[in-house]
Formats: sequence, structure tokens, C-alpha cells
Amino acid sequence: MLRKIANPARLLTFQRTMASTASTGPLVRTELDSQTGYATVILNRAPVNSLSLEFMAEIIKTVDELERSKIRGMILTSPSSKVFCAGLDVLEMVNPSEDRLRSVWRNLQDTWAKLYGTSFPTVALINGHAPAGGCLLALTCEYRIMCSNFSIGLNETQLGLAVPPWLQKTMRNTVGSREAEIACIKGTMFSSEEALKIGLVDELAADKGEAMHKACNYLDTFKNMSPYARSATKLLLRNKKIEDMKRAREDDIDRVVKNVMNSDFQAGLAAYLQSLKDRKK
Ligand SMILES: CCCCC/C=C\C/C=C\C/C=C/C(=O)SCCNC(=O)CCNC(=O)[C@H](O)C(C)(C)COP(=O)(O)OP(=O)(O)OC[C@H]1O[C@@H](n2cnc3c(N)ncnc32)[C@H](O)[C@@H]1OP(=O)(O)O
Repeated sequence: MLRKIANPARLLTFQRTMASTASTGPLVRTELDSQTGYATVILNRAPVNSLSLEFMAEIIKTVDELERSKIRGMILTSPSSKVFCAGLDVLEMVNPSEDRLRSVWRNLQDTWAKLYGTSFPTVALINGHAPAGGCLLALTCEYRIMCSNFSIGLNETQLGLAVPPWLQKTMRNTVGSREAEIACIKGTMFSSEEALKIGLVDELAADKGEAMHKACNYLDTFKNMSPYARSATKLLLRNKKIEDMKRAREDDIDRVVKNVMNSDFQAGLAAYLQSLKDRKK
């Protein structure tokens, strides 16, 4: 459940209607508490918040809007009781047109860059599983609070995908070189408790209410600090990585096209999709 806001009149909800979504309502919902200036961004692409081209475009637009609104902090979460974000929409990888594949990858790069380089403080409230692109979203935030009994990690190699350099660097920056190297190569999925142990998340919470409380506590630490000094320091720390990604982005896209258009990869993906279905039987 989302944190109750004392005065509902203070709650501004930005809503956008998106085409081609199976979710109820907008793909991304933003609730702004005008008392604190904190925005809760709720990823809302049922059933598992998988990242399609349009969904990522919506996340990017939302962050742009929040930058313009001069918010004091953002909490990124999901309305699901089981999944924070299931990563890239695997259907985007099934025999895609090259043009769409390039656009999907470009949007993933931009989603990462936008969230990684926000001027305001960000917390991922990971209230469910966060494989691959779900872990990526969490890693872009400054602080991660994870509910117990879920899993998180960069499991791309398990699917036959290479982890792009900019994502490897983000992981390395968070958990250190050795842990990142082993985790990326093996495609390890960590339990919430293991993730805390290696520093992939910063705190655990018993449930979403507790996680929300902890998220607000993190954002409150900046209450009396100059937003300029805070964000300038963050961007000095992070901008080079964003610029590096942008410089190499066309090579990155070419590599992904080669990876995904490969017939061995497509055969492996078909088997993977079948295994997702079989798990339910
Ligand atoms: C397009 C360009 C690609 C280029 C790639 C190159 C390099 C990539 C490097 C890094 C970037 C990131 C990559 C990725 O993110 S790849 C995606 C990785 N994600 C996964 O492997 C997650 C798979 N899903 C699960 O493990 C589980 O679904 C879950 C998230 C743990 C949730 O389990 P739960 O039991 O709650 O739900 P279901 O399994 O029943 O799922 C419900 C429903 O959703 C479908 N689904 C699940 N995950 C995805 C997904 N990622 N994309 C699309 N659809 C997904 C699932 O099949 C079910 O559908 P159904 O119709 O059967 O109800």
C-alpha cells in the first residue's frame, strides 16, 4: 500500500493515457506529496512491468516532467505484490524488426541515463522480483530498499544476452568489482537477504509500508541541504558514466542487434519462453 497522505487535496496525480497497453490506467502514475515535495512513481504495466518501447518512453517522459516540477525526491515502485519489474519485455526480442529493436535499445539506454542522472534524490522501493532490467531500474536509484522474500540480479547471461558495459559499470559501482564480475558473468539472482549482504540493496523491509517509511527517511536526510550542492555532487559523480554510454551508444546498439538477430539466440529465447510457461504447470 502506498503511504497515506495527510491531506488528500495535496495529492496531485499526473495521468497520461497510453496507447497499446494491457494495464488498467496509465503506464506510469505519479503521486506528488506537495508537503514534502516527494513524488512516488508507480510503474503500472501489468502483469509484471516488463519494459516495452512505449513503457520506457513513458518513464523517460515522467522523469522529464518531475525535473521540471522541481520535486525534492522520487520513490520508484510497483503496485504489484510480487514483481517490481520483470526486465525488458521478452516479446520485444522475438524476431523483432531491426528498426524497432534499435528503438527499444535506445530507449533502454535513455531510461537508464535519465534515471541515473536525476538532479533529485531517488529511492527504489523494490517490493517484488527485479530480474535484469528490473535490477537495472533499481541500480539507477541512489538508494535501494527491498522487501523480503524476493529476488534481484542481472540474469541476462542466463538468457543468452550480454550485459552492456554501462550496466556492468553501474553494478560495479554498487557492489564492487569482484562481486559485480562474478554476478554479471554467472547471471546470479540474489535473494533479498543476499542482496543486502553484498550491498546490492541498502536496507530490507518487512513490507511495503515499512519500505515507504524507510524511503522517506532517506529522502528526509536531504531536507535541510542545499539542493544545488547535492545535485551538483551527484552529477559530478555520475555524469562521466552517462557521457561514456552516449559516446558508445551506436556500437552498443549494433552489438545488441547482432546478439538478438542471431538464430541461436532466437532458438534459446523460444526455449526460455516455453520454460516460463512450463513453470506455471
Ligand atoms: C529488445 C532488445 C533486447 C536486447 C537485449 C540485449 C542485452 C540485454 C542486457 C540487459 C538489459 C536487460 C535485459 C532484460 O531485462 S531481459 C528480461 C529478463 N527478465 C526475465 O527473465 C524475467 C522472466 N520472468 C520471471 O522470472 C517471472 O515472470 C517473474 C518476474 C519472477 C514473476 O513471476 P510470477 O510467477 O509472478 O509471474 P509469471 O511468471 O506467471 O508471469 C506473468 C506473465 O508475465 C509474463 N512475463 C514475465 N516476465 C516477462 C518479461 N520479462 N517480458 C514479457 N512477459 C513477461 C509471463 O510470461 C506471464 O505471461 P502469461 O501470458 O503466461 O500469463
